[in-house]
Amino acid sequence: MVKQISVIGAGSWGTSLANLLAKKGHQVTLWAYEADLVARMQQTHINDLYLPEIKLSNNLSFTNEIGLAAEKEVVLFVPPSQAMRVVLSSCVDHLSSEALIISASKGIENKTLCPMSDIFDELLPDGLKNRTAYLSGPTFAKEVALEQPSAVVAAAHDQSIAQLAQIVFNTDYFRVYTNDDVIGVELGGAIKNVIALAAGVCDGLNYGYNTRAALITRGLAEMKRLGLAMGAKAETFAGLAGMGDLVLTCTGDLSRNRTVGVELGKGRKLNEILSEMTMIAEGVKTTLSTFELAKKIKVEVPIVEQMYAILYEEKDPRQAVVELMQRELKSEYV
Ligand SMILES: NC(=O)C1=CN([C@@H]2O[C@H](COP(=O)(O)OP(=O)(O)OC[C@H]3O[C@@H](n4cnc5c(N)ncnc54)[C@H](O)[C@@H]3O)[C@@H](O)[C@H]2O)C=CC1
Ligand SMILES: O=C(CO)COP(=O)(O)O
Repeated sequence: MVKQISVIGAGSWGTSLANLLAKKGHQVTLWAYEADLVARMQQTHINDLYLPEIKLSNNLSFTNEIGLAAEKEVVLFVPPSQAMRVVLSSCVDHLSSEALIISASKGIENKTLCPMSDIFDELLPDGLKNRTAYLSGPTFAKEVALEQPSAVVAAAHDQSIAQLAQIVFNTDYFRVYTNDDVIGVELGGAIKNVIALAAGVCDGLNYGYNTRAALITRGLAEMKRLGLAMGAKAETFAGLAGMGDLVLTCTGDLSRNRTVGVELGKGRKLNEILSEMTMIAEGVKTTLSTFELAKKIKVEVPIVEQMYAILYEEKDPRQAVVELMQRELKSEYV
């Protein structure tokens, strides 16, 4: 089943997924925000900004005309989450009423506290609202591009849509499970980036494996607590988009979020760290959204709160750890 597919967003993940789909035999067009990058990719078949190590499939074409790109059977959106609203808005009038619409971005919008699924619900015409799926899980773009065995979930309210996404993306090295918990999958993918920043902070402070394991486990408890309050299923947080992605991002050296945390833990300033990065660390802005969201719905998220204070109030990371350790004693399950 060959599909005409567009991938909107040529960062490392969009490029890696576009390459996977093209190698699978689909007809794939990759839209990049940067016009000069499109010109270079057309010549070299290398994304020198975001995935430089990988020679891309000859089956892949490139554009920076977003309207044309949106007119395909399958449209996969992978911009940074804070840009999703603008990017999707410029595509809406061009989408086919039969299209399969997928998001692979991980984040919560700052100004509205919306996960990506709420933005899609708000902006898509009625006929397309139920044709959306959300792809998430433990996947570093580079490892997928190198065909290392990986597993993800495709979440949708309508399971026939999740199954369609499963068929479109699944390969012998990229295993796709269906899932019906859209909000759980989205919150897992977004909030694990906040916890990965915190895990990096602990590593930057030279704390060891005990600290990391405690942070991951209590971070998962916060993700689940917030998720349950938002209507997610508990088991999603034990799955690929929950614990799976959390473990990957909190332990993997390829994580941009964890790397930012390490530098903060070493005492460097956020602005200085971000100014040296070409790529995005979604957790920085998702920390702000998660902090506000938790406050709004009155859910306790102590690690997120300390991460917020480190990022936005210049709190000393060592003091943040002290305060987490000295919180009121309680049962593990509360
Ligand atoms: N890189 C990875 O391993 C994975 C990334 N993701 C998610 O995919 C999404 C995209 O991240 P990456 O591909 O890693 O990006 P990246 O960090 O590799 O590249 C940055 C991207 O942002 C785009 N960009 C910058 N300003 C923009 C604007 N104003 N409007 C539209 N696009 C703009 C750039 O063109 C580029 O595509 C994020 O939500 C990320 O969390 C999810 C799974 C894996
Ligand atoms: O989402 C990811 C892996 O699943 C990528 O993590 P980073 O954005 O921290 O690199």
